[in-house]
Amino acid sequence: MPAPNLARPIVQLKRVETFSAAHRLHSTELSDEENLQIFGKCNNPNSHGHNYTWEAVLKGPVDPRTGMVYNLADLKKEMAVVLEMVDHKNLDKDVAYFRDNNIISTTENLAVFLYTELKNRMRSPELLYEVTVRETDKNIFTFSGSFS
Ligand SMILES: Nc1nc2c(c(=O)[nH]1)N=C([C@H](O)[C@H](O)COP(=O)(O)OP(=O)(O)OP(=O)(O)O)CN2
Ligand SMILES: [Zn+2]
Repeated sequence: MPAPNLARPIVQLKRVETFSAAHRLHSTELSDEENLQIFGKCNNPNSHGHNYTWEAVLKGPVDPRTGMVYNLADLKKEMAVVLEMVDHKNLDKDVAYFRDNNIISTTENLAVFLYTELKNRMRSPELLYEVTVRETDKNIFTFSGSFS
């Protein structure tokens, strides 16, 4: 017998991963003095590291056939591919997105990178709602796919 045609509840789900990476905040468009003035200790030429937390939030209707918005087993595999790109890496030297495009490895830009790379790998990319990256317990950044 077919399922009754009920309205589908919209639910958010979140998966949390952690990774470690090194980086240096430095702009090739600024002088050494300007870099030091803007980025301070984070401009240390020998880099520094963080234990990052990465949260991916999906939002969508619960599929009555599966009872799920999105299968976490799929999300886990998709996030793992992206994690491989950053975990135990130097973001400025090992990650082509930052290295080849001279993108400063702020956590704002890291959140954009993780959002884009995950979305590109998702079975239903339209369900990705937002990505949050915690650089430290106090510094937290969220990207929802908006551009000015
Ligand atoms: N807008 C941004 N500002 C800063 C970023 C960033 O990504 N976006 N990043 C940094 C540095 O990476 C730095 O490592 C931050 O670490 P730290 O100052 O140690 O972190 P806390 O604020 O948590 O440290 P406390 O001194 O304990 O408050 C800087 N700015
Ligand atoms: Zn840092």
